[in-house]
Amino acid sequence: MGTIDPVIEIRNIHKSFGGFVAVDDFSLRVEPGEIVALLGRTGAGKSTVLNLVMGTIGPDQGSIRVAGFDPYAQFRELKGRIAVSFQTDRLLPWRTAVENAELGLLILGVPKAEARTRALAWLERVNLKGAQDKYVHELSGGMRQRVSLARALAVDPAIVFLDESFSQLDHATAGKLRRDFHCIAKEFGKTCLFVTHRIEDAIEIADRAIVLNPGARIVLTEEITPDLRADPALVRACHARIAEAMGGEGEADDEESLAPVTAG
Ligand SMILES: Nc1ncnc2c1ncn2[C@@H]1O[C@H](COP(=O)(O)OP(=O)(O)OP(=O)(O)O)[C@@H](O)[C@H]1O
Repeated sequence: MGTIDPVIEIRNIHKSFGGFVAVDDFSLRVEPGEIVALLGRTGAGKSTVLNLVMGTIGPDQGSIRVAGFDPYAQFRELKGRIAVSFQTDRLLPWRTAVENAELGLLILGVPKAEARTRALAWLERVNLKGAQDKYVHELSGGMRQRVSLARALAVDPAIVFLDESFSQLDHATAGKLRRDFHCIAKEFGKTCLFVTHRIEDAIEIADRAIVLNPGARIVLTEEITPDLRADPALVRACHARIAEAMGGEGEADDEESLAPVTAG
């Protein structure tokens, strides 16, 4: 301990749009294999922080290191090291499930036969065995998001960013996918940073949940341990603390979503 560099290190970043301060002195370290959730009400600055860490925009002040690189200035160095999963699946409708899942590998120059083998293995890992030849319109929303995850994970990224990846799914589908994602991320030691407005996403997936107020100011940090996750009373208390820090947003809208997580 102490000798391992964090995978993501953000130091005192600021970002304004015109005169509007979206991120005001935000710092965060994410350790190898750690899963961190960023929560906050609409406009808190979650997506801006994620865009800064992904290198799609640069900070006005401060520094960001992702796997040792500046994600904005050294964007190309992160190719293949990071993967992103979005709110919508962003699959190509004219390709089958496996043709979508292998896309990232083909872009990285992996030979076709190897890409196919790896994509099929990942489809199986995300519980889509047998669906490999289906086109996007033949898949349910949950299945599409699984193909999207298989595509992201197939390139074997060290770091996975998720931007509201479970938000468009119904509670039962989202819950199953969250639990599967948590197990896969832990099994393969992925370092994850994700943005969500759903408290259940954070409690079921993350090791650490961070609540942001406008300006991306950190108002609450919750450590989420397997013991907490398995205890309904602790889950409810944690949920209540996060909801309060979010000013009442992000409340669960059914009992099922607060069920303890036993998988993994
Ligand atoms: N490109 C931009 N130009 C101007 N203002 C922006 C831009 N991007 C973000 N903002 C502003 O910065 C603030 C933070 O936005 P951001 O999208 O990061 O919040 P968020 O927490 O992700 O919100 P949401 O949950 O609604 O996605 C908002 O007030 C937003 O209007």
